[in-house]
Amino acid sequence: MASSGKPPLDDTRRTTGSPKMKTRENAKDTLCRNVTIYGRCRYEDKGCAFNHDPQKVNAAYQSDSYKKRFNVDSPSFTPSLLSGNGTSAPKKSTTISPKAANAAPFQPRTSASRMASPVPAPKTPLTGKGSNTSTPRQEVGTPDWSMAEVQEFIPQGFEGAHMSSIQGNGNGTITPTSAFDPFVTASGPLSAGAVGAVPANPYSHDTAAAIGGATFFTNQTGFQQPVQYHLYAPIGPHNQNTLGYQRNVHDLFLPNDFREELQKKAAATLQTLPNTQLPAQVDYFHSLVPLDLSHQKNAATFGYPSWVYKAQSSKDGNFYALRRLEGFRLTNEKAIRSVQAWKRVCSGSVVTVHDAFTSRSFQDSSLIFVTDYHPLSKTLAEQHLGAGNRFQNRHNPHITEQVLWGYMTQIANALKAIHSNGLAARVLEPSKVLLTGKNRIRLNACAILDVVQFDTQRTMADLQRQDLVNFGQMMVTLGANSPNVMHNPAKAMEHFTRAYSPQMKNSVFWLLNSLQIDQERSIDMFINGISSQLMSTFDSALHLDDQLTSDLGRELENGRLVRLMTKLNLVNERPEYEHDRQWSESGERYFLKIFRDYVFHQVDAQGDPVVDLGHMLTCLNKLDAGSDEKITLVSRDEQSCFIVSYKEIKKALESSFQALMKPPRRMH
Ligand SMILES: Nc1ncnc2c1ncn2[C@@H]1O[C@H](COP(=O)(O)OP(=O)(O)OP(=O)(O)O)[C@@H](O)[C@H]1O
Repeated sequence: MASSGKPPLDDTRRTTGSPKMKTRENAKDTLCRNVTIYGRCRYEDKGCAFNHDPQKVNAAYQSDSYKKRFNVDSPSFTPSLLSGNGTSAPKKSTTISPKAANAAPFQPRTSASRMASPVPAPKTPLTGKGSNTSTPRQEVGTPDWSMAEVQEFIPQGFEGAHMSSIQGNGNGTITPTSAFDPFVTASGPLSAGAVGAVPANPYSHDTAAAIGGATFFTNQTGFQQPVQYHLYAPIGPHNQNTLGYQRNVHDLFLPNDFREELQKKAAATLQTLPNTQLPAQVDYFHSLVPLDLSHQKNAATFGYPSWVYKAQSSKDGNFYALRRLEGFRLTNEKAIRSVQAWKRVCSGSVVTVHDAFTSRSFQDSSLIFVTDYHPLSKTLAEQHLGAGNRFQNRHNPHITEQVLWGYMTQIANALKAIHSNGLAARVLEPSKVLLTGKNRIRLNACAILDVVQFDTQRTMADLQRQDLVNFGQMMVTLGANSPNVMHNPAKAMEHFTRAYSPQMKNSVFWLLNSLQIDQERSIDMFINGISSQLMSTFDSALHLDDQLTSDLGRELENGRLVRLMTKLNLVNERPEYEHDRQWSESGERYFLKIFRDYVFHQVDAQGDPVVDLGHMLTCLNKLDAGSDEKITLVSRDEQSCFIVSYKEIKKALESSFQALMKPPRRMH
């Protein structure tokens, strides 16, 4: 009962002691404490001995001491709708507006500056009713309680020039009122549309545009979160067979077949041939390696036997392909100058020509053409017609329509580049088209006939039309899988018509008829005619581009991990410092050493090595990021145990590396 918190109805109990101690007769003199304002006691029926006289109780409730108090039974307070003078008072909002709930935390202005402000207080309360403002009510005038909604709160310091002006400190200067926040740049005027110092998104491709150019450039000194270089985000195309959280090692490295291809190409590029009969030097080239697969002299294409070598330039150290035309004698200097025009041809479908010169290095008079070297490339004749193969008569696999369209569009691309440079390919045959990647071809041996048959009487327009015919014949040859098919054109076309779609057949027919005098034909017209196929080739190229970008993304951060591992290995175990005792038997370098074991020398319960690339990569990435995660490091003798964060290990690694960079005398 004592804890009921009800007011004593009779002060006499203080002098008479606890009501429980009273006799029943005495109790009658004391008003019951359980009597509520309604004059009822809960215990009256159960024999409560105290006085329940309604009149006395009522009188007690009317007393001043009671009026000042409330108890739990007091009816809830309902403000009167009538003001003291009997007029209707504006209704107060008892709930918080959602706008107010979302408002930024309010920072009160110093009352001093408010007091000193010569500017009259704004009519509208800045913080809305009910807000926790330090401004005395009287100062801002009578609040306009009739406002239905709370005014949207505008954080100080972001209100623009008008708001700044009302915060004069009395001596004419404007004082910043908001607390300093290192993440918010305060200097410089905000641009007109700025709603506040929105932190720049470091990942945005156009940070200036993201937050308003002027704002960004005036805030150059502001703090920006560094880009998290240690994070791997998978870039599509994605593996469909894994769930979102699943990763495998292949996600972090190049696909094996692609890696192998690149490595083989690198090895082929670096290949040398010791004890060769070839000249050690051909002009500014050395380290010649023959690329021909057969030793048979073949003068069919150029009128001279030709040989191809890989060689390294002593001018720039790069590798090139040298094509030698054996026994060629240059009679007209202008002929070799025609190669200059070929240097301007820049196309992904043409093997770039760099130079041409005559040479006597092979103990004869040779003409040498210098072109790009494409390691491990094959000619289309080798790939599809069995050229250079001991079993030339084996059955060559049929070239699918899709692949043939791919070849066609690439050669059209090459001819477009060549013809628009005022040149003609002149050599268009499967043995002079290089396959440098999967379905990726380039026209080879261009420029040669321009030198060798410099005196030709044919016009360039005629030569270009001849290119179209040669192009058509090459397609038929490839489609028939037979090098000599054009010896019987009718049979060849019959086969072609059976094997490929009408659109393909019509395109090839169109090319083959390019020399008809009554019809004007050009490579541009041909390209218009096959535009739908160009689109599908273009789309394939875009897909490949996406794939390569994705592959590149996987390799992107590997270099960073190599640098980190290099540092770790540089720091760990330096025998020159008293067999490492002076270097890392104590201090932070000691736990670096144990960390090395933690990452690379884990053993399982049986004491067998744990070879878990995922664990190693995770540890190294966390180390590089300086994560706050803690790990337990136990020394090999199990006598020492450290609980350290990656952050601390990173710091130790950095300072140890710096120590190593110092001259040993200054080492401690
Ligand atoms: N620029 C080059 N880069 C890399 N390899 C090349 C290059 N040019 C040619 N080759 C390779 O050299 C070899 C010989 O090429 P070539 O053009 O002489 O073909 P071929 O089949 O020997 O024709 P031909 O019988 O007319 O000599 C081919 O295997 C070809 O892949």
